[in-house]
Formats: sequence, C-alpha cells, structure tokens
Amino acid sequence: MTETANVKVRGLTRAFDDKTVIDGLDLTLRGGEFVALLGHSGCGKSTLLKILAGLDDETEGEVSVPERRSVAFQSPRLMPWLRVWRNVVLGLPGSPDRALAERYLAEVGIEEYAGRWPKTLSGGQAQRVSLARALVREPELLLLDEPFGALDALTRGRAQRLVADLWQRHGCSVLLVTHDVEEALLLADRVLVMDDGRIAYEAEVGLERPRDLGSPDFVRLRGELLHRLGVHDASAHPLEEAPA
Ligand SMILES: Nc1ncnc2c1ncn2[C@@H]1O[C@H](COP(=O)(O)OP(=O)(O)OP(=O)(O)O)[C@@H](O)[C@H]1O
Repeated sequence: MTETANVKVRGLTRAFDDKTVIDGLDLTLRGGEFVALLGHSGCGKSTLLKILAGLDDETEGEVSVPERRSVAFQSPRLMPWLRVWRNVVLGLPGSPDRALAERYLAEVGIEEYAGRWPKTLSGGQAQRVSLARALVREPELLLLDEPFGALDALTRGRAQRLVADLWQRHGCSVLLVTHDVEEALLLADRVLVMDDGRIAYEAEVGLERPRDLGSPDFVRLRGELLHRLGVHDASAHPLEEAPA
C-alpha cells in the first residue's frame, strides 16, 4: 500500500457534442483509500470512471492514474464462450493459467465454479467472477461501477462484505460508483457527491469498521449526504430514476 496519491485529476473536462458532462473536475485518491462516488443519474459518474479506466481519452485536463488498474461494471460482462476460469485470466499475457485463475476464484469464494460456463452462474456468482478478473491483475486502483446494482438485497450484502475484505487484503485504492448512500457509508473512507460536472461535496466517514447502520454518527452522515443530494424521502435507492 502506498501513502502517496495514486489518482490525481485536475481540471478534467469531457463534453459529448455540445453537452459538457464533466466540467473542470478535480479529484485525488490516496494510495489504499476507499472512496465512494454518489450523484444523480446522468451526472457523469460512469463517464469519470471510464476516463480513469483508460476507456475514454477525448478529454481536457490532467489525469494521473496507476498503470495497474482494473474495472468491474454492474453487468459482469463475461464471455459466454469461455469457461469461468478462462474469463478470469482473459487478456493477461502468456498462455491461460488455470491455477492462477483458481487462486483468485478462491479469493472470491467460488473456486469450484472454475470449469463452469458463465450461463450456469447466478447473478451474484457472475459478479464474483468479474471481481476475480479485476483482482487477478493485482491492481493498485480498482474501479467499481455499480457492481452490486443488479443483485438482490441478500446477495448484495454478501458482495459488499466481500469487497470490503478484498480491499483490506489487497490494499489497493478503490473508487466505487453507487446510487446507495448506505452502501457508500458502509464501505468508504470518504464519500464524494458529483454535481454540475464536478465534485460538489465530500464527507470523511471516519467510523470504525464494520459499521453500524444504526449508530448516531452513521445516521447523521447519512442525513447529511441525503440532504446534499436533495433527497428528503430516504428510500433504499434514493438516487435511481423512478420507473416511467
Ligand atoms: N458516449 C456518449 N455519447 C453521448 N452522450 C453520452 C455518452 N456517454 C455518456 N453520455 C451522456 O453523459 C451524461 C452522463 O452519463 P453517465 O453515464 O456518465 O452518468 P451517470 O452519472 O453514470 O448516470 P447513471 O447513474 O444513470 O449511471 C448523460 O447525459 C449521458 O447521456
């Protein structure tokens, strides 16, 4: 784990046609820091993550990120024609190494699924494969875009605890995009709120782990963040768009 900044973004701007989505954004992540990013739907969170992942470079401004970085999305994006273990080591140099894949599948608790086809997995299992694929690169920076968004509540809780464990074991920095204020406060050292193309607000969490949703400090921080987000009716996923 490094103590120095491992992400440094200054004056980042990204526009699509005439619409400026990111507008002079500054962001710093310390080595080993877990940061959650909240913000209303369409405010540019995924766009920022893609830029940090190196998937979008049509930008202005300064972006400094470590070479070793991985990204996991809400949808696991597994290749259906490759067995689970081959998905884990896909894209790594050299010939596919099953023992290596199995080591990381064991880390996420599904070593026994190495030889299965992706279509035989549940959503939660597929998401674990996606995490194993991100971790096999031993990233210094792990970018997570709503990785638990499609999971049921129970699986989601397990996946959150798994990510907390993996983060503590690997010591990488994490940037987690989420719609869920409680998830952000359960996991992160610092919670950022994005608005108008920038980081509009940040809160240091400073609570001991594992965190207690009912503790007065947790409830206070949750209230502050919801207030910042302009959410007064605190439902489980307050930032998601209402169904049409
Ligand atoms: N490739 C693209 N071409 C044109 N517009 C885009 C493109 N990618 C993103 N946008 C626009 O940029 C804005 C921000 O999108 P982005 O997906 O980053 O938001 P978000 O905060 O991640 O939203 P959500 O929480 O709903 O996932 C949206 O208005 C979106 O339509």
